[in-house]
Amino acid sequence: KILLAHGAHREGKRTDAVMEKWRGYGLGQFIHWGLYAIPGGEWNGKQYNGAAEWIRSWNGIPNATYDSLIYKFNPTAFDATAWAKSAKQMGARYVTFTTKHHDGFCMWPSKYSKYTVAASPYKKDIVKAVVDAYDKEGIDVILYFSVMDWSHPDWRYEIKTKEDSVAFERFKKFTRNQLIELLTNYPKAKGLWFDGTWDKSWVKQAAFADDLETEMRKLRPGLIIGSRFRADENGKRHFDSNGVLMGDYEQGWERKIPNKIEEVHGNDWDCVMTVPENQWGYNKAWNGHIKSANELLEMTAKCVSLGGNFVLNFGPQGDGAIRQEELNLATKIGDWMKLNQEAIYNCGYAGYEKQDWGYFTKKTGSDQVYMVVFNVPVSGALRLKMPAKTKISKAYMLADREEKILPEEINSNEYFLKLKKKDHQEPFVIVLETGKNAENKESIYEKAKT
Ligand SMILES: COc1ccc([C@H]2[C@H](O)[C@H](O)[C@H](C)N2C)cc1
Repeated sequence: KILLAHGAHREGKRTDAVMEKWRGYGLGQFIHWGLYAIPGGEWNGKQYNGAAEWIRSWNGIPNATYDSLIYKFNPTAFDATAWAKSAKQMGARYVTFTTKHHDGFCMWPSKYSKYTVAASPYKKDIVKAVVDAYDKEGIDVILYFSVMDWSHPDWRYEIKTKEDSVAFERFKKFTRNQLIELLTNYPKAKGLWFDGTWDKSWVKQAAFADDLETEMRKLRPGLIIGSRFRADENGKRHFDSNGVLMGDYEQGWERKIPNKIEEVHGNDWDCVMTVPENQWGYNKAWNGHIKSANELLEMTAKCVSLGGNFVLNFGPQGDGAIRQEELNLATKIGDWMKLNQEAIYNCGYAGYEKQDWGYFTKKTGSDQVYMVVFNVPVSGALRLKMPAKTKISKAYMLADREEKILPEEINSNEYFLKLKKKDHQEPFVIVLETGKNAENKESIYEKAKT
């Protein structure tokens, strides 16, 4: 082990109640909303083919022109309660909301910046409205905060000169002030989701960021901060120089999902996912592949089956309304979750090998195992491989507990589950009540002699 002053301060999962709850969320919502929603990925009739929330970095719109969008920000259709109710019916149990993205525009009336909602025609505190509305729906709030701040005169990508260093010291004070302000203004927030922390300037601030993380955790006990906030003194991010995760959960799964349990290294994690291939802020033209509800449900089940959470991104329009395509997805996902949430909430890795029909999840603290089925074979019988010494005492459809399924043993620890209905149009869940096999039960199947 390398001796580190600013590496991970804890190894392994947090065991406190706040993190236990986080671990069981299963499904969350991300919301990217800010000035970038006004242009929506295009300007002067030209399309920006990057991510819409990055349009300020495009040479198709001068920075000053982008920054003057503040005078156009008056989202008359913004209704935080409507957003929260839509998230509730979808089955999201936490929401991550952009307080300040890379452009530096603050969705709260920060005392430390002129570039905030307070200086827009809208005037009101959007972060407060979101925190209060989601809290009222029983959905926990995580505040997204970009350290990188393109509109701040003291922001630097790297520190090259004395002047850079003096400016960046001011920037560090500004960043700390805003974070303490967020934690003080919105005490109901359960965590902070940091972004914009990959540039050399910030990566060099191991000691400052480490002290700031300690200060924030002291100010807000139980605060959840992921692996994206800070680097260790050797510039290592997410995992320190000893390969130990920094922060409370791994935040590297952005638009990607692990395929096997070894990839998550025994850590908590969540995957943040866009509906198009790579648009977080509102983009008028959703080009390329738009994920369907069933695709998103499969991603949710896959994340939970590997001990993580799935966080689906919404990009409200400049007027504050959520686009119909996203509302439709929320409704379809919610309809499925209402029937099958038992296999998602407070579930995790079952420890069984992955099989073709779909994903195993296991209720935390119990032997209850669920099969979240996406692929029914043409035979209509699911081939089920169980670990040795694990027997199935009961199997039934979650959506209709009366519909029992009798496993036909076809080999040692291998069964066919014959389904009554073969033409399922939706993913469905089979509940497996399992138990330990009687130790001395002789298997009736001859082990192959090879
Ligand atoms: C350079 O590649 C990036 C950089 C930042 C991002 C930002 C997106 O704007 C969005 O906020 C996402 C959560 N974040 C990682 C995405 C890809």
